[in-house]
Amino acid sequence: MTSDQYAAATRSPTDTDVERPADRSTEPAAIAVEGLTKRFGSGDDPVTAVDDVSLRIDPGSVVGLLGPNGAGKTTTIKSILGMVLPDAGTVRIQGVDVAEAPRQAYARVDAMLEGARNDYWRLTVRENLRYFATIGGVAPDSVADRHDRLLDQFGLAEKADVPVRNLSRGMKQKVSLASVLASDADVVFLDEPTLGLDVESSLTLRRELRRIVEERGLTAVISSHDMDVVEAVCDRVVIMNDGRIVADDTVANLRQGFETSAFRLTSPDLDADTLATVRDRFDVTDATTREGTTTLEVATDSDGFYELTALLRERNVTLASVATVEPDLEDVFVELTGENETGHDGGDSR
Ligand SMILES: Nc1ncnc2c1ncn2[C@@H]1O[C@H](COP(=O)(O)OP(=O)(O)OP(=O)(O)O)[C@@H](O)[C@H]1O
Repeated sequence: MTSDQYAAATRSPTDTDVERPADRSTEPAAIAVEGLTKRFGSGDDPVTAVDDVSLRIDPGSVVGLLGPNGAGKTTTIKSILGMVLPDAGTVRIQGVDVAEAPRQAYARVDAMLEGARNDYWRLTVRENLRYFATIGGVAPDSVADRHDRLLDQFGLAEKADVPVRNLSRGMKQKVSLASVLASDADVVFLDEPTLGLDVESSLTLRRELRRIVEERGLTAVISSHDMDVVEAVCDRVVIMNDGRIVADDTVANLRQGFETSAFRLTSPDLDADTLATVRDRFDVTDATTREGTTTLEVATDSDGFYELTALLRERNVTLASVATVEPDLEDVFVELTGENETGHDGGDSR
């Protein structure tokens, strides 16, 4: 399915208010972007990093921003945050135009870009957390409990009095995350928050983020190449490619927009000759035999599936189980952007 077909088959990118609680319908959008465009360079080879992007994010929602390298995610986020000056378009945060009243617009916004933020390496972990609370306009003592809780959750309690420069990169990142999550911000941007995090910390991040969203109605935009995190925490996913939005919907709707086109069969007696015939006639995406059971994954439509089962019946192959393979977010992403999500090389932000 192409992105155009997808767009036709599902909702339009701006039609995002469905399923929102009624009491929120009159609130201004947490983030409203209209016609955002940003070009880099000039002359023969300008790059349109963001191409007429419009987006409305409701308060209390967690939105995943996905796209292959160079899709325009970071430029979109930096334009929303006022770190990049767009060539066209408007950005409003909680109803306030960032070009007209930047201080007011960004007063309740916090961000962690490129997997970390500029912690002060000579200060201890706790001093950093207190420092960022202060510059965020919060009395540090009033959020000390949050800091303790987050340090504990991220396994950093023992490091609270250690200078940040003596921590590993992953630990530094956890300090950055703790300081964003402990802030009183209404809107947070997390760019590659799980980059370099161990599995347990990644799970902690998911749990803490969902808890804060439920308790405080936080709005979060998460740019990530980590599909599992996006699937786990995001209500909605925006996929960008070549500076444009190619899909904007819930994970469930995105999956539904892509018909199942693969089947998984298991058999205790699939012989090599039949397997070779199946491989000749069908698109076998996986075939593994373990402890006498062969698992076969075949990409085909339902007609192809009936042909396949007829062939197996002819050859007296027993089928132990048959299941459809549901597309996951990764499949949707690959279909829309033509790219595989690989790891992000990221690099240290310093
Ligand atoms: N400061 C800059 N000067 C020139 N071109 C830039 C600049 N920043 C970004 N670009 C270009 O704009 C396009 C979008 O880049 P951007 O960093 O927004 O993509 P991205 O989706 O965040 O990618 P990644 O997943 O690799 O972080 C790319 O072609 C990039 O090379």
